[in-house]
Amino acid sequence: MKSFDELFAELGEKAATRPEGSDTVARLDAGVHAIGKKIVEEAAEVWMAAEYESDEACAEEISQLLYHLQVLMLAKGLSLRDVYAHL
Ligand SMILES: N=c1c2ncn([C@@H]3O[C@H](COP(=O)(O)OP(=O)(O)OP(=O)(O)O)[C@@H](O)[C@H]3O)c2ncn1[C@@H]1O[C@H](COP(=O)(O)O)[C@@H](O)[C@H]1O
Repeated sequence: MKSFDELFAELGEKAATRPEGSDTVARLDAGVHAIGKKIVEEAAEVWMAAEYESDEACAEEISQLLYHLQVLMLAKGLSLRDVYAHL
């Protein structure tokens, strides 16, 4: 298990070191447009899971949405601080 901040640190490291086989690197290379589409897709999956699936399935979809949001943050050069400033 990892926290939101720990995942963001891990993804930042992947973006910097670009290890082979990293899904994150491939998504970053695909660009903001592709990442944005994935976020919309994952958001819809969260919604559907919340209405029609188990709490566990919903939690998993939420985790995937958070992951893709973090990928977008990295693609845009946004830090956790940039986002937390608005919470
Ligand atoms: N937490 C995640 C994570 N959540 C979601 N995803 C990606 O999002 C996908 C989920 O979307 P879908 O359910 O739509 O699956 P899909 O249809 O196969 O998605 P596509 O590949 O077609 O876009 C997963 O298959 C992963 O590709 C994640 N990919 C990676 N991580 C974590 O990120 C870290 C770095 O991963 P790598 O960059 O792959 O090393 C590791 O700790 C991973 O556990």
